[in-house]
Amino acid sequence: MALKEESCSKCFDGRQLVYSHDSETLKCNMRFAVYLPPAAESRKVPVLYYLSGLTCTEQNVITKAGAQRICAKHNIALVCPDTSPRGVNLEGEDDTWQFGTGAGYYLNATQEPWSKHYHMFDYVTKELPALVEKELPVTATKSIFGHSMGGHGALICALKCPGQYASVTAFAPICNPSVTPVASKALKGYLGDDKAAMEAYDATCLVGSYNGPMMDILIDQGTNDGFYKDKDLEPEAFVRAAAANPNISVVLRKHEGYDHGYYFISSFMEDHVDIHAAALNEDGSGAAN
Ligand SMILES: N[C@@H](CCC(=O)N[C@@H](CSC=O)C(=O)NCC(=O)O)C(=O)O
Repeated sequence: MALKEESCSKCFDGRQLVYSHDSETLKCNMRFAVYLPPAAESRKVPVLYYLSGLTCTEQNVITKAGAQRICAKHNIALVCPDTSPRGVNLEGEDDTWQFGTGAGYYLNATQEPWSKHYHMFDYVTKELPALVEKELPVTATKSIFGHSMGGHGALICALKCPGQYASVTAFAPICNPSVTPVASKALKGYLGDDKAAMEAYDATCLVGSYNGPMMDILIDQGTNDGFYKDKDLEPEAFVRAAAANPNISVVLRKHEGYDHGYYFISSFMEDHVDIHAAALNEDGSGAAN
């Protein structure tokens, strides 16, 4: 087996696992978490991918978000990758939490030295799903969501891979990273000072020209979120850009008083997983109840 089991804990009659593996795409050893619901003991179930935000590992969401109970209820698996290559020892990689380690932005870097390892887009859309589908009791039916940098990662994965995901939602996503303050610095570092290259990984720039299957996107945003107040997220820009595309519908919910953290995410996790379960179970392959 290409996967090494790092931990396994019984959880809501299913199993919360962490695996490590050698990634060909990233050229390093990576960890990811997977929650396997009770039904996965006897049949294949569909998969929901969760992409985390800046500074996270695979641990943040599995310990703080309360998603396992809801995935068990619907009998869907939850796969949670890490947020950047690990242990590759590039110069400057750990200088700031906004770039490098823990800040891979789910893109394929073109600039040296990042281009050798920082190919998180290919990792989360190709290598990891292929591995998970080969080694674990899951079907090829998948959906995706995430938070902040990872909420944006989910949006670009769905927009750039039409038809690959049954549904996409996001918590407080960084929506317009080619122009917003924190993210644009990172995108420049990975992609060079090249507007077109940055826009190719910017959900607000991509959403107008998406021409895949109809996508209904839920975005939840707290009004007391420091990143939102600092204009690092700009969900309204995404909503405006999406309005021109008949294949996209966006619901942006603003929640009074919620901040950017996992208390916010856990408060609305059930709404997101319910949406994904409905989309994933449409073909009956994961139907639990
Ligand atoms: N100032 C913090 C910033 C890190 C942070 O807030 N990270 C968020 C995601 S932000 C956008 O991608 C997060 O999810 N943190 C992990 C958590 O468990 O809350 C710092 O210096 O660390």
